[in-house]
Amino acid sequence: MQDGGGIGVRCSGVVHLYRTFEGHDVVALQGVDLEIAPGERVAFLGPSGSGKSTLLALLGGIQRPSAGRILLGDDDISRMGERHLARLRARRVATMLQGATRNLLPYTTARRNIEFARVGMTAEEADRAPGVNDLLDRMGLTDQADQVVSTMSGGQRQRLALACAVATTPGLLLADEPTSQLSHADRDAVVGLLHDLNRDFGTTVVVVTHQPEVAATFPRTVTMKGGRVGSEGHHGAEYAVIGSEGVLHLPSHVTTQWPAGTLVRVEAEPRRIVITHPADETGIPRDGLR
Ligand SMILES: Nc1ncnc2c1ncn2[C@@H]1O[C@H](COP(=O)(O)OP(=O)(O)OP(=O)(O)O)[C@@H](O)[C@H]1O
Repeated sequence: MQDGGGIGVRCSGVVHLYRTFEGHDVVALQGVDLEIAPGERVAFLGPSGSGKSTLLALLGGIQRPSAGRILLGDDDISRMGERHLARLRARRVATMLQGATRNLLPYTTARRNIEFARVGMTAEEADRAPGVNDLLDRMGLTDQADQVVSTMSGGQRQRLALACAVATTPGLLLADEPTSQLSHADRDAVVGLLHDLNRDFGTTVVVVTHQPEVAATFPRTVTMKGGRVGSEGHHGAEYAVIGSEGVLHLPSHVTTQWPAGTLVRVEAEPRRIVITHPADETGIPRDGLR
């Protein structure tokens, strides 16, 4: 993988199972196919339990998929050795987990946390990256620079966690709910920094969010549904995604009108697929085949 610039992501047939204490398997992801171009900004949406956090953790190399492949650039992280993966996580891929404190050293200062995040950088990388004071300033934490993390507020910790994640100017930044439980001002500061990082360093940015106003600032949204990619939005327009075996998840406003089991006619034309309800043409009643 080349240093500098954004890292692209390619997932094919990604499946992930969790084994519970009782010995049952929970299927968190059941065949995710997804491509994210280098430098793209994407928000993952979807109901609770749909697999967003699991997918993010797999992209960050924090967990390994049970099956399928995940490529970051040209590197297959689903098969990568632990040492190589650890190096990637330290230098090129930053993951901000849900709950800011999990990303921070609580018994030392804000400044020390950012310095610690920069430890693995070469002198050349450190020159290119924003400095500690610059990061503190951008996150509105200059006055808290020498404050111990455990005494900081939730919003301050969240902003510091992001400053640490971006300190190495990663090629891929993955952030799970980076703006949850923040004031509007803190939320806007965090979202602004994510977009600035992309603009200034070409970083690919992927966030999980439940907040529509945060998702609206991202050019692309990917909505997870039952462990798969359900639908996508590009610049505000909604698209359905054809999954493996030709499965097509339709937007909820369509399924309200045409529920599961509805017979529809599908005609493939050169640049579009036309789906029509055949009731009027054939005389088949709308609910006759369910
Ligand atoms: N450690 C775990 N052990 C067992 N099951 C798990 C574990 N982590 C997640 N799951 C299950 O996997 C599925 C996907 O969970 P995941 O956290 O990825 O969803 P999510 O869309 O991020 O949800 P939320 O929006 O609530 O954070 C859920 O059914 C969840 O209960």
